[in-house]
Amino acid sequence: MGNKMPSLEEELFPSTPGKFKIERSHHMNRQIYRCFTSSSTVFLWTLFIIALTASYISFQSFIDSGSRYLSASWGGIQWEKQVRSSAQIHRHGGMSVLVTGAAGFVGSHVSTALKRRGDGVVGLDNFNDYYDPSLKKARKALLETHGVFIVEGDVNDAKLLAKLFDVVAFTHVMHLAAQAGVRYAMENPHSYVHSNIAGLVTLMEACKTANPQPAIVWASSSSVYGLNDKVPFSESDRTDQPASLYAATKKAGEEITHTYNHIYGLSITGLRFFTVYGPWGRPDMAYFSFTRNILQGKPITVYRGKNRVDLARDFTYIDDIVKGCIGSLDTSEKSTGSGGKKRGPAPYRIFNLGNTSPVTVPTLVNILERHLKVKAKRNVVDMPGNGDVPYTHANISSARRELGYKPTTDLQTGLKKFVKWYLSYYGYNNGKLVN
Ligand SMILES: O=C(O)[C@H]1O[C@H](OP(=O)(O)OP(=O)(O)OC[C@H]2O[C@@H](n3ccc(=O)[nH]c3=O)[C@H](O)[C@@H]2O)[C@H](O)[C@@H](O)[C@@H]1O
Repeated sequence: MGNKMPSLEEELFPSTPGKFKIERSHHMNRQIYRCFTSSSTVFLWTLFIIALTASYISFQSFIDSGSRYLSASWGGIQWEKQVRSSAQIHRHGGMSVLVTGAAGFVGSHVSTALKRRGDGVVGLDNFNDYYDPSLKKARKALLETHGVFIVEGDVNDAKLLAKLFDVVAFTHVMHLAAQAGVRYAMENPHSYVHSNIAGLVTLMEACKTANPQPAIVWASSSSVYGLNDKVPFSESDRTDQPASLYAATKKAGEEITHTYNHIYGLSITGLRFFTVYGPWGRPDMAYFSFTRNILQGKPITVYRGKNRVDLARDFTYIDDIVKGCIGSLDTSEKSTGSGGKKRGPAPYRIFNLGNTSPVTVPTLVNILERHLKVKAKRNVVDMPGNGDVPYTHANISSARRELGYKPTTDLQTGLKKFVKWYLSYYGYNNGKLVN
């Protein structure tokens, strides 16, 4: 009877203090030991899993960056040095400009002009093969002699854009990278969406996140006027009837940039270029391909509008366009946002950059024949329904007032300069190819 079974409470908390002490500490030690051994196991396992995950992640990023460095042509200390040196400003109050499409026609001319007056310029170009990439490489080589470095990459590459803004605090972005050409949109519609829509959004995202945010000047197009028949075209005219997918993507670009201006305070200037031509031009354009065909004795196709009316364009010389671009950069006020947040209203501007004197396509051919001293073999056909508009004519009073834009080169003079360049670049002499 004397051996009373200890209650659970007694077992855990025996009444004899000494016993309690001994028993308790012994018991507690066992408990703590058990507890320790089990929690240390968990702890060690946790550590082990964390270490395993961390090494997996770092291995993955090593593989990622490794393959990026292997496949892409950007990144690394030397590359960053080239970018920084190209972005260096060499005049008081100068700007540092990221020029997209820098190996393109307008991009190469604008980059050279900016660099010449002491601004910092970094180019970006994907060197796609829409037209002969060797011409783009030649423009790149020329830019290098002026100290402009062109990064080979796409505006759709968000990582590259983030890196560029990380390396340089660009004050301005001159966005000229695009899928150009009106009629090619029927052949390859998705390339227009890729460059002119997706690429534009990727660039806007990078610009709105950049700190400081740059001011943006970008290339829209006279084609946004589409079926508008009120001439000359003014910026306030309707632009909701595009005649080609190209025009539609440029118009979409105007709306997209408006959104970024409204939400994030990005300073935006959109330039509606009117059929730009000149030395180092685009081989897909009529004046260029006509010259090539005329010199090679091949026929040219001259489109004609409804009721046998000649098509006409407000052809604009490259040097005038460059002045308009630089005037836009110089007058663009700062973006107001930072860290992706708008701090106040920022300017949103749109300007026509044309020549204000339309010339018909047959007259363009006459001028080329005179400069080349070769007769063209003309094949006149009715304009196919491929996105062309019959006539363009710019009202440039806004650009004149706000940018000081004043075109000075007529088609005759401008084509003379183009032909001179063409003959020297392609090595023609008296109509014969010499190399
Ligand atoms: O002003 C613009 O915004 C646009 O100007 C040009 O587009 P486009 O005016 O069609 O220039 P070209 O392709 O050089 O054509 C000029 C004229 O020649 C005509 N043409 C073109 C090609 C041809 O083989 N035959 C021909 O008669 C066209 O119908 C057009 O009337 C550019 O190609 C576009 O990228 C630019 O956005």
